[in-house]
Amino acid sequence: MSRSPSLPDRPHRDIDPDLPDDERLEALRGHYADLVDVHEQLESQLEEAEDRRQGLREKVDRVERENETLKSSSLYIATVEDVMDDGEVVVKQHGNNQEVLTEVSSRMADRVEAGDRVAVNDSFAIQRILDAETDARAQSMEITEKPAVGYEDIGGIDEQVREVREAVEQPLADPEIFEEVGIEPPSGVLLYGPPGTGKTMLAKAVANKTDATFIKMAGSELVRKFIGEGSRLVRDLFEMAREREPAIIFIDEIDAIATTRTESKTSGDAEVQRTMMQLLSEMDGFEARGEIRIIAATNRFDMLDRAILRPGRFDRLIEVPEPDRDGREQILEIHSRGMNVADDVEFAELADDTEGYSGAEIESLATEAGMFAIRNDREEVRHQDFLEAFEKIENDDSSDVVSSAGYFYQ
Ligand SMILES: Nc1ncnc2c1ncn2[C@@H]1O[C@H](COP(=O)(O)OP(=O)(O)OP(=O)(O)O)[C@@H](O)[C@H]1O
Repeated sequence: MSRSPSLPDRPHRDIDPDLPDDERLEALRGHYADLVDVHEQLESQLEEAEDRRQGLREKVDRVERENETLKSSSLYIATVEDVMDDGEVVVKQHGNNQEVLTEVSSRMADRVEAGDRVAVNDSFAIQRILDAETDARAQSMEITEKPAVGYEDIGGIDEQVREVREAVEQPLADPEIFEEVGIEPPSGVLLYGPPGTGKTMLAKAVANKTDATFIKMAGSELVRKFIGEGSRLVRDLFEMAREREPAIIFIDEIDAIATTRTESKTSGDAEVQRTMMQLLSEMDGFEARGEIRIIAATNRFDMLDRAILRPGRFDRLIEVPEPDRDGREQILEIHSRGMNVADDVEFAELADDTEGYSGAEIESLATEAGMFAIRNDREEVRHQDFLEAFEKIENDDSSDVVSSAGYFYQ
């Protein structure tokens, strides 16, 4: 950094007051000339300082812009395969599996290890080592130690609850019985049916009942959000379950990774295929009597690749249909349990009116009825509020209700 120039000395002259006038005038002129000289020096120093300030400002602006670009430019995800002695590493980019030999900055050199997941820039220089939080693994899974859903919160699908308890809960709670009888419990359970009918709730309720960790992964996210990461994330999913057993793995929208093979050979399809193959191989190498149970859900049963339904894979199929009249009444009661409901509310009548509604839609009906009570300045929810809520839902999105009622899942 350049140092500031030192200031010129302050001009000083002792002028004897007894000097004759002309000599005193001469001396004063000399002093004035010194002052003008110093003034000029100071002025040019000030000018230089201004120039330097301007130069620094421009530099700061440039660094700030570079910083912004660095922050906002996209980075690719790769895995460190090998760390050499000379400070070079081999990284393998996810997605295209391209292997590259790259250098590591001295700042990173002693922190990078083989197996680390890293973010690399366009020229493959390692920018960051990904920790658990930035890791796609953590982002793509929802992990709940004890989901707050019980069987008593699920209405209208008693038979499905019974089947799920038998296929998932019992092998976890009482594995010896399967050993004694000498049979293997079902490997995986597939819940299929229209959206919003309680499939996720069922999986959560089993986890709650068995004190198992609930680990959810959405098939659609695997292939859309974490492109190139699918098969690795599936491996991570099972590893995570093994670390936290007993555990329930819940794969929602499994159709996104297990669709019938198409003829097209785009790279996207190949990626989906790889993800599914990984899932199948994880399931094939799975200890059926272990402490991890797998539940998958889909509302596109028709699209599923039959390979996932083979014995040892998702070999127990449970259809979760839309609730019937009694089911709708039960679900209405469940979702009104915490509400201040007036005596005039006839759940049976509302159940008659809501044919084709899923559990999720019935839940919105109850919430909407509560909103009408609030709008009318009441703390109590009356039958009329439910009717108005019903009308609003029908008018707002009648198309949604119809489409979900007629959803193609068989
Ligand atoms: N049978 C039911 N009993 C009580 N509530 C239900 C039922 N089905 C759905 N609900 C309500 O709807 C919400 C959504 O349900 P859930 O997520 O279990 O549906 P899903 O079948 O998994 O849907 P999707 O296929 O869209 O994932 C639940 O949180 C719950 O409030």
